[in-house]
This record gives sequence, structure tokens and C-alpha cells, in this order.
Amino acid sequence: MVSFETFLQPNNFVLKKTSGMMGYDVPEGVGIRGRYDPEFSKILTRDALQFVADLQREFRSHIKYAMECRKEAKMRYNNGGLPGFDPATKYIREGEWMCAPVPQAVADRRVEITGPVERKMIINALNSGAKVFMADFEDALSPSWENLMRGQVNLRDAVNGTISFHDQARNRVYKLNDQTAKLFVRPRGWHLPEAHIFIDGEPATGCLVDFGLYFFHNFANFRKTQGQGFGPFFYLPKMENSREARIWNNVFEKAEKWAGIEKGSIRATVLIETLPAVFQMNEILYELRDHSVGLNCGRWDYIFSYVKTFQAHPDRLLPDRVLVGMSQHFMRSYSDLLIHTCHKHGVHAMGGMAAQIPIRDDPAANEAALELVRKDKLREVKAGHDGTWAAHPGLIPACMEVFTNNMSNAPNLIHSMKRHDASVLTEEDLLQRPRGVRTMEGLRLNTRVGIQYLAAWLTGAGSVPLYNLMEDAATAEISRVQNWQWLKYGAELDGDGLGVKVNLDLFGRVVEEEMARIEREVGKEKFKKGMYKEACKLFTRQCTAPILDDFLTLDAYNNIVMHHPIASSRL
Ligand SMILES: CC(=O)SCCNC(=O)CCNC(=O)[C@H](O)C(C)(C)COP(=O)(O)OP(=O)(O)OC[C@H]1O[C@@H](n2cnc3c(N)ncnc32)[C@H](O)[C@@H]1OP(=O)(O)O
Ligand SMILES: O=CC(=O)O
Ligand SMILES: [Mg+2]
Repeated sequence: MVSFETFLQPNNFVLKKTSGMMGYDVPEGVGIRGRYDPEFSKILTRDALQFVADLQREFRSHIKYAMECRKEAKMRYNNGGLPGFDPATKYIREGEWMCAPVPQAVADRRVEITGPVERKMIINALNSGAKVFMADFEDALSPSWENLMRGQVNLRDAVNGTISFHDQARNRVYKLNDQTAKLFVRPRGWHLPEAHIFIDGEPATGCLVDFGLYFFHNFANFRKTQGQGFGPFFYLPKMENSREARIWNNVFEKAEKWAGIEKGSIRATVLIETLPAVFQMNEILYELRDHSVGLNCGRWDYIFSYVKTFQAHPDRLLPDRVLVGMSQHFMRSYSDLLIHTCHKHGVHAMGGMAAQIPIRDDPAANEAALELVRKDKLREVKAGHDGTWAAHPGLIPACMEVFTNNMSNAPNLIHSMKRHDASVLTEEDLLQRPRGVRTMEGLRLNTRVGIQYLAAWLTGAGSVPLYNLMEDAATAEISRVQNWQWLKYGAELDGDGLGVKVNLDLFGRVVEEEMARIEREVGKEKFKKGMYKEACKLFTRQCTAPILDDFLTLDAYNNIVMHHPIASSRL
């Protein structure tokens, strides 16, 4: 058995380096340190890189400032402050303004499928019968150079309508149907660098690379074939404040001007998935009012953010992860207020992701999982959500049926479900402590899932099925910060009658036992070949760090950066 102590040693991964002959044709001030590939070079053209560099140069100081503001807010919360509505922007919350009308192309979004920008999954998602496919560079993607660049190639081919995939093992060819879902793209969050593209000596901002390359290559085709004159369409993740939405709005305006298309062509849905952002929903929509198609309840990151925001508030420890669902008062209040806010300003209020996925080998368990999804979707549509997310094509018929049966033939509920009752929700409603118990099994599950997810992420898979649930970066974050919080404050595991307090000794035993269990479950061979030990080390270090890291993936990213040709060290 590998001992717990070995996982507490400092992280000594080094960047992997490869060498090669070919190079990209780059504009002044741009350096590419990712592997050369002739396919990638059709994405990383000189003009496309110039476009990304222009975005980076114009917006980098604004992004740095916004990240500094996040740090200041964190200090306020760590000193006992609570997030709340900003008195300075009351006029926006109470004003009678509207977002630009929703384009016809995306009026009906009752079921949206999500998934990483992987070739076969893109085809399956576009063919799935969902109204929208959100192609993900974020929670569902491990942002290796290969994944990101292949993702751009795949999306270009998807927008061109030429994408195909040959599954050699099954001798099956995948192609697009005549009718496909509308494509939205989710770039990474503001905090993630792209360590393979340097601009003026600094790593580029990950989301500007994702957005810039996709927009550059696809805006014209997309508007012709998908957007009925609008587009491209985006999902924007992990914002905390409307100043971050203002940067996106300015990025969109710059891109529209560069492309010579009308202001308001690009449309985006913002995920409300941080606790501070729930107090900024009007302000975020206001900043993006020419470019908005609504808000979405990113419930998993939201739970993660609740813990992160209250990391210095031991009176707000979460119960077991499985107990923090949408029926908790603070979660229901967030969803209700989001619906009211979106519909007041004339845009979609999208629901979130149920974590259940189909269970192939057990019909009874499968039906039980489907029933949980149906229940979650029924709650969403009855509350007034205009649509929802599905993690897997097998869930789409059930989600579609629930929404269709409860929407009276309308494409959305924007004008029929105003939810005026939710306008009275207060800061206390939005912050109310979650109820429930903490258990040893909760600690074990967090550990088992967190390590297995990270092991997959380090080997290139950003979303995985674990114990019949979808796990991605957001759900793994909950496991990490919850363990950290319980350890930091010696939380009592009061739910299983044991009454033990979480401490380093207990956690050490849990890590060792869960690693042994993972090895049994996945088999010795896979365990040896996989990156479970590296993942365990990372996860353990993160859970036991004296100061909570802002993002698991920022730390883990250093392990998947592969510079080429032989080049300098860490970020
Ligand atoms: C918190 C958030 O941010 S949620 C949004 C981000 N997360 C996601 O997008 C997760 C999306 N879902 C997934 O990645 C996958 O469904 C997983 C990893 C959870 C499960 O994947 P698998 O184990 O491969 O599923 P399974 O084996 O049942 O797949 C069956 C078929 O459905 C396809 N499929 C599964 N999920 C998806 C999807 N989301 N989009 C498109 N196709 C999919 C598979 O490609 C496979 O196709 P095939 O039969 O042609 O080979
Ligand atoms: O991105 C979605 C979430 O729930 O997090
Ligand atoms: Mg998220």
C-alpha cells in the first residue's frame, strides 16, 4: 500500500518537453510552444493568431484588474464579510430595461446537451435531438494542447458540415444528420492561462484563445448555416462580477467590428455559477444586454463557490455533497431569482445539469436514475426555466418530454412565467446555510471520486462516468473543497452515529483505504498504467493545503503542459 505521507510531499512534477522540426507561422510577439501538427497549423494561421494577439493586447490589463478584484473580494469574505447586492447598482436592478430580442434561431432551447469538444461526441451531440449542443472547452475538457487544438479542428469541421468520424473498432462511420442542434461554445474561465501560446512574453488568456480561434474560423459559416444571420453563440463560465461581463461584451464588440458584422450578432448565455454572481445577475445582463441570450444555473460550480466563498466561515460547513441539491433553500432561491431576473429582461433562464447518466447493465437502477432526472426537470420547468441541460443523449427524450408537456406549445416561458414572487428573495435566502449531516461515507466518496476524476483529467478526459454519475471539473471541485473545509475546521461527522472529527490522521487513513479500493475496482493493470498515484498526490495536497487554492485545475494544469520544442520551465 502506498503511504499517505508520500502524497504530502511537495509537487515535483516537471513540464514534459518534446522536440520537433516544424514550426508555425506566427505574427510579431507571438510564440507557439505546443506540438506542431499540419492540421493544427490550419487553425493557428498567422491571421488567426494576429486576431487572438489583438484581443490579448487590448484586454489583458482589464482581465488582470478583474482578477485583482476577485482577490480583494476574497479577502473581504475571508475577513468575515458576506457577498450581497451592490448598493451602487440598485438603479440597474430596479430599472426598466430589456435585453435585445432573442434571435429566432435560439428561441427554443428546451433541452441542451453538453459535452467536450471531442470529435465523435460532437457528432453525436449535434445529432442527438437536443435543441442546442454546448461544446465545452471548460468543465468537461482537460485543456491539453492536443484536446484544445483538436477541439478547434472538430468545431471548424462541424460548422462547415463536413465533420465525420470513423470508429475503426466498430467499423462505424459518424456523420451529421440533416437536422442538428444549434451550436454554443463554452470557452475556459478568465483565470486559466494557455501555456502553449505566448503573447509578448506572457502566456495567453485561455478563454481568448478558445473564443478567438473559434470566432475567427467560423463566424461567417455559422451565421449562414446555423444562426439565421446571428451568431456565433457562446456560454460564458465562472464569472463573479459584472465587470467581467463588461470585458466579454467589449471582446464581442471588437470581434464584430473586425468581422464587419452587426453589433449584437454574437449572443451568449452566462452561467451563474459563483456565489458572488447571484447578486450581480441584473448587472451582468445589463453589461451584455446587446449580446445576451440569458443566464444558466451552473449548480455544481455554484456549490463549489459556496464553500470557496465561505472558506473562512466555520459556521457554514456543508453537509455531505449528495445532500446539497436544488431543494436546499439557498439553491432553490438562486434558481427562482435567476428565472425572475431573466424573464424581467426578456431572455432565457436555463436550468442546470442533473448528474445522473444512463445505467446500461441494470434496468431497475436505470429507471430510478431516469426518474430522478425527470423529477429534477419537472421542478425546473414548473419553476419557469425555459430549458435544461442533459449530460448524455440517453436522457434527452425524458427531459424533452417533461419540458414539452409543461410548456403549452410555447418555445419558451420568457413572457408567461415572470415569477414576480421571487423578486422579494433576500440576501439571507440566497446565503441560507445548507441543511444535512456529514458522514464518513461522504468523506470517503469525495476522496474516491476526486482522485479518480483527477487521474482521468491528467490523462486527457475532462468528463467521466463514476458510480453512475457524470463527474467533471465542477463536481470534482466540490469534493476537493469540501474535504479541505472539513479538515480545516475538524468537522464532526455527525450523520452516521460515529461522531468522529475529521483530522489529518483520519484523512490519511481514508486516502490509503480509498486508494486500495480504487485499485480493486479498476484492476491492478489499469491502476498501474493510469495516473492514480499522481492524482492522489495532487488531490491530497490540495485538501490539506494551509491556504485553499482557488482552482484545482490551475494547479493540475502544470502537469499537462507539454512544451515543444525544448523550451523553458514552469509558468
Ligand atoms: C457541471 C457542468 O459543467 S455539466 C457540463 C459539462 N459536463 C459534460 O458536458 C458531461 C457530458 N457527458 C459526458 O461527457 C459523458 O456522457 C460521460 C463521460 C458522463 C459518460 O460517457 P460514456 O461513458 O462514454 O457514455 P456511454 O458509454 O453511455 O455513451 C454512449 C454513447 O453516447 C455518446 N455520448 C455520451 N455522452 C455524450 C454527450 N454528452 N454528447 C454526445 N454524445 C455522448 C457516446 O459518445 C457513445 O456514443 P456511441 O454509442 O456512438 O459510441
Ligand atoms: O457548468 C455548470 C456547472 O454546474 O458548474
Ligand atoms: Mg461549471
